[in-house]
Amino acid sequence: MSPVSYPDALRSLLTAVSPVGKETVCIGDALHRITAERVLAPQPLPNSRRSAVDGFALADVTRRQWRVAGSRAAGELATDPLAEEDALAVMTGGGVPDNAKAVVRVEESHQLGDSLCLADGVVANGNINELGHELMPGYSLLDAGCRMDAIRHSTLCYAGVSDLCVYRPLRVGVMLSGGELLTPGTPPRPGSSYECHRALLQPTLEQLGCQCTFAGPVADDPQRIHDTVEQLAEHHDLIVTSGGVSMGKYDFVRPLLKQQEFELVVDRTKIKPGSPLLAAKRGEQLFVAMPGYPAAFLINLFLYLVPVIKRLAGWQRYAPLWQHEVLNAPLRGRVGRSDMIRIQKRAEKVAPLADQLTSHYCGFAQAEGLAWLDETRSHATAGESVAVCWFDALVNDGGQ
Ligand SMILES: Nc1nc2c(c(=O)[nH]1)N[C@H]1C(S)=C(S)[C@@H](COP(=O)(O)OP(=O)(O)OC[C@H]3O[C@@H](n4cnc5c(N)ncnc54)[C@H](O)[C@@H]3O)O[C@H]1N2
Ligand code: MOO
Repeated sequence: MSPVSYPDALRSLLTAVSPVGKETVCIGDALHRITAERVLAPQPLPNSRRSAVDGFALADVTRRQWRVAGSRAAGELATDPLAEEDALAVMTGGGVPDNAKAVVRVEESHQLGDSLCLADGVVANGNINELGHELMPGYSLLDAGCRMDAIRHSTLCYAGVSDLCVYRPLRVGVMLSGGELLTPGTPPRPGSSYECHRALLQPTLEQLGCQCTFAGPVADDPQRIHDTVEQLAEHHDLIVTSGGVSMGKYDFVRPLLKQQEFELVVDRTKIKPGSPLLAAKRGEQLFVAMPGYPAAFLINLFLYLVPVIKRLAGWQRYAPLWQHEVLNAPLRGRVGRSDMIRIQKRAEKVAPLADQLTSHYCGFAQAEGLAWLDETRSHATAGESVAVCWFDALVNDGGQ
C-alpha cells in the first residue's frame, strides 16, 4: 500500500468503521453521551395553562374593578371557571382558569382589601402561557448523533424526558511506546524525553465520551509491544499506539500490524508532519498506530483519530470542519504532500507560527489551529485564503 492523500486517508478510515451498539440510559446518566435516536418530547410544555407573571387572572377584561377571589402558586392548577367579577391572584407558573382572558401584572394594578382595579392607562392583555405552547408530545428535541452537553442535557431534563437511547461508550485502549520516555514531574535524564501524549489524549478522549485505558510507556521490545497490544485488544473497540512506526531498528509496531491477520486500512499518508500513520482492522476492531513525534502525534490525533472516534462513537458530524480564512503572512509547503501548518488568529486573519519543525513541539502552546496547504500548492501568499481547522471546533459538534 502506498501513501495516500489526506482526504483519501480520512475517507478510508471513516468508511472502515461504523458506530458501536446502543443502550438505554436514564436521563440522570445521559450527560456526555451521544444520542442514538431522535429524542421526542414526552409531554406538552407547559403541561397546564399557566401565568407568565405574578399578577391577577381576569375573565372579563372590559371591567374596571374585580374582587380578588383566591390565589394560585406555581404548580397549583385552576380547574374552576372564573366568575366575570372575580380576579384570581396567580404567581408566575400558577394555574390560570380556562376562561381567563389575560393576566394583569401586580405592578400594573392596585389592590385594596379584596378589591382590584387597573393602574391608569393599563389594558389587561396576554401574560398567559397556553398548554403546549412551547411544544407538544412527539416534537423533536434533539437529533440522533448529538453529544449531550450541559445545555442539551438541561433541555431534555426540562422537557420531562426520563430515559433515552444512546450509543454505548467507545472503549479505547492506548499503548505508549518508547523506553526513553519519562513520567512528567520526575527528574530529567540526558537522552530521555518526557511523555506528553497521555496528557493530550486522555482529556481529549474523555471529552469525546470515550472510556480509555492507558498502557506504557512500554520499552521497545517486540514481545512486550505485542503482548500489550493483544491485552488491550481483549477489551477495547479501538486500539491506539504511539511511536515505533517509522523505519528504525526499534520500530516494532509497524511489523506487528502488517501481519496477515490484519487488513491494512491506511499505510502512511501524504501529510507533513505526521506521515507514518498506520491503521489496520482485525474483525470489527480498528488499530491505529500513530507516529511518536509529539507534533506528528497531535496532528494525526486531530486530523484522523478524532474524526474516527466520533464516527465509531455515533456522532452525526464527525469530519473536521475546514473553513476558509485569509493569511496575514506567506506559507511554504511542497507540491505532492499536504502541509499542516500551526497557526494563530490575529485580527481576523491567520498567522503561521515561526517554528514549524516536526521535531519541535512547544509552539503548540501558542497554536490555535492548523492551516492546510494541499498537495497542489508549494506556497501561499499573504492575503490569499487557505483552509483552516480550529482546535476548539475539532472536539465539539462543529464537524461536517
Ligand atoms: N529513516 C526514516 N526515519 C524516519 C522516518 C522515515 O520515513 N525514515 N520517518 C520520520 C517521521 S516522518 C516521523 S513522524 C518519525 C516517527 O517516528 P516513530 O513513530 O517511529 O516514533 P519514535 O521513533 O518512537 O519516536 C520519535 C520521537 O518522538 C519521541 N516520542 C515518542 N513518543 C513520545 C511521547 N509519548 N512523548 C514524547 N515524545 C515521544 C521519541 O522519544 C523520539 O524522539 O520518524 C521519523 N524517522
Ligand atoms: O511526517 Mo514526520 O511527522 O514529518 O516527521
